[in-house]
Amino acid sequence: MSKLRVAVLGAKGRIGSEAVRAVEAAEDMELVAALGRGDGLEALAESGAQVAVELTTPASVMDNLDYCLRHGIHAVVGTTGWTDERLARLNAWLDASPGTGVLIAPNFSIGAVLTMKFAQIAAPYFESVEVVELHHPNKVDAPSGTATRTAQLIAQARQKAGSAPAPDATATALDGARGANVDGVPVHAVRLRGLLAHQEVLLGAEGETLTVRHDSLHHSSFMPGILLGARRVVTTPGLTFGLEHFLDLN
Ligand SMILES: NC(=O)c1ccc[n+]([C@@H]2O[C@H](COP(=O)([O-])OP(=O)(O)OC[C@H]3O[C@@H](n4cnc5c(N)ncnc54)[C@H](O)[C@@H]3O)[C@@H](O)[C@H]2O)c1
Ligand SMILES: O=C(O)C1=N[C@H](C(=O)O)CCC1
Repeated sequence: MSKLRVAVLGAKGRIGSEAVRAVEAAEDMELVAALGRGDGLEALAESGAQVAVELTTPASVMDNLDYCLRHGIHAVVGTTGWTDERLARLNAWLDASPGTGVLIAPNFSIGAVLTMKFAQIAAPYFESVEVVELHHPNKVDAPSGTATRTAQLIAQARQKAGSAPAPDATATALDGARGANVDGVPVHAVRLRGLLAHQEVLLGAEGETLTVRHDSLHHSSFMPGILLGARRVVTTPGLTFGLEHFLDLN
C-alpha cells in the first residue's frame, strides 16, 4: 500500500517539530516536506504532498491554506486565530477546490476534545460556568483557540436548553478582571513559565461545583490527533471544524 505523503508547515516550531517526528515515525506516512518561515511554498506541490499539516502562526495560516487549496492539497490545521471572517474566506476557497478537505482542530489532544464534550453536556445543568485556560508564556494569542471553542460550545448548549444567563452581581471591575466574554461565557487566560496547555471548566449550582480539567504535559499529547486528522482528511472533502467529528463523538 502506498504511503500518505505529508508535509509539515511550521516544522521548526514547538508543535511542528514534534509533528515532523511523529509523521516520520508513522509507518503509513512519508514526510515529503518540512517547511519553516521563509521557505517557498512551491516545495509543497513539487514534493507531491497530499496533506499539509499547518502549525505556524495566525499571521501565516491564511496564505498557506490559500496555496494548499489552489493546488488541491488537503490540510490539517492546528494554528489558532479563527474568526467568522476567516472561516468564510476559507469556505470560499474550498468551494473553488471541490474534493479537497481541511480539518481545523482547536485542540488535537483526546483529553481536551473530551473536556469540551463533557463541558457541553454539563453546561445546561449548572447556573454558572466559566473557563480558565493556562498556557506557557510564549503563546502569542489569548484566549486559546481551545478555550474560545469550549466557550462557544457551552453557549450553544445553554442556548439550546433555554438556560438563563449566569448570575453575576459585579457592578464595578478593573478592565479584564472578569475575563473575556465569549458568547456570554467568561474566559480567563493565565500565562505561566513551566506550563504547556491546560484548561479548567468551572461549573456551579446551589451547594455544588463541578470542575472539568485537562492538562497537556507534553506536545506528544497532540500527535495521535494530528495523525488521525491526516488519515481522515483525505477522504473528507470540505471543512471539518473539530477533531470530535473524526472521533465519532457527535
Ligand atoms: N490545535 C492544537 O492542538 C495545537 C497544539 C499546540 C499548538 N497549537 C497552535 O499551533 C500554532 C503554533 O504553536 P507553537 O507553540 O508551535 O508556535 P511556535 O512559535 O513554536 O511555532 C510556529 C512556527 O511556525 C513558523 N512559521 C511562521 N510562519 C511560517 C510560514 N509562513 N511557513 C512556515 N513556517 C512558519 C515559525 O517560524 C515557528 O517556527 C499556534 O497557533 C498554537 O496555538 C495548536
Ligand atoms: O501551545 C499552544 O499555543 C496551544 N495552542 C492551542 C490553543 O490555543 O488552544 C492548543 C493548546 C496548545
